[in-house]
Amino acid sequence: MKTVKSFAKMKQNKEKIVMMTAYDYPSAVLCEEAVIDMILVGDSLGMVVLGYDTTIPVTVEDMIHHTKAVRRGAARTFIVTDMPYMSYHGSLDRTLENARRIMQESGASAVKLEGGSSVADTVFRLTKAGVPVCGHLGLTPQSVGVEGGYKVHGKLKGEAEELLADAIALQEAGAFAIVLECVPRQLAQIASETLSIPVIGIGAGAEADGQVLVFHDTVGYGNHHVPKFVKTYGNASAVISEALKSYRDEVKNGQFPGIEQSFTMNEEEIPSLYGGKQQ
Ligand SMILES: Nc1nc(=O)c2c([nH]1)NC[C@@H]1CN(c3ccc(C(=O)N[C@@H](CCC(=O)O)C(=O)O)cc3)CN21
Ligand SMILES: CC(C)C(=O)C(=O)O
Ligand SMILES: [Mg+2]
Repeated sequence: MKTVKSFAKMKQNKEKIVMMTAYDYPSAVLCEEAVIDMILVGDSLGMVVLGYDTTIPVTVEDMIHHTKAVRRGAARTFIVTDMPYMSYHGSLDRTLENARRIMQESGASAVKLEGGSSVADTVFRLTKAGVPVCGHLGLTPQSVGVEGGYKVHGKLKGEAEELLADAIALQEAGAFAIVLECVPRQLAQIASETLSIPVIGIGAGAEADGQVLVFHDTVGYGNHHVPKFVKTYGNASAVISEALKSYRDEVKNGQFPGIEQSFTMNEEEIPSLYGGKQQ
């Protein structure tokens, strides 16, 4: 199993880190088979699996439920689980308890939380308690209500400098990696060169130390809006849709089930037709 040390070494050796989200048993099995370096059980599951408009409604319970399934499917892969909306902003006790549950009950290897300097102290306390923490800067979807939408972050010098300061604060607080979402590629390059910990980009260009994408976006599954930074490598929806239509047609026209999908008993065991008294 890879560890936080493996990811630090990969950065040193300039080997790209491949992260992919997964939310259930079969997707986790496929990720492990594909030798994905690190699985993210993202709170994006609220959008792509549960059908919410944002990640705001996702709960700690949801994250644990899905991480358990992912862990069963990927026993040997490093799993990062998102701490959901407001689960790390109350008292330190409550934050630690939520992280404890995610680690102990679901088998996550680490947690991820959104924000910079404002959560640096939280990152420090979690790390000191023995919880590996991944940061998340740039577009932070849990702040969609405050921001008023999803947009590219750090396009102006002031914003870019603030983001770099936040990244350094997270690194100093003990984060083992940082996800950088929806920022200009030049800023991601500077962040990757400045930080000693890996920077994993999503919509952040090719210079980051690694990449992460949402499973459903990557394989083409679902009818949700796909952000501009996504490259879709398959058409899972079309494959599934074809299968469902064929199934429907074959039931309607009697082709399914065939003799191969049926069980047969010996002639002499077949009862005479029901209807009258059978004695
Ligand atoms: N399916 C899915 N993929 C994701 O990458 C993803 C989620 N869901 N949910 C959680 C967050 C939210 N993310 C998002 C959502 C929307 C945009 C978006 O609409 N971006 C605009 C660009 C905006 C601009 O140009 O300023 C786009 O057109 O892609 C970006 C990231 C990324 N994450
Ligand atoms: C988009 C990634 C980085 C994420 O946080 C998620 O999938 O929830
Ligand atoms: Mg997330």
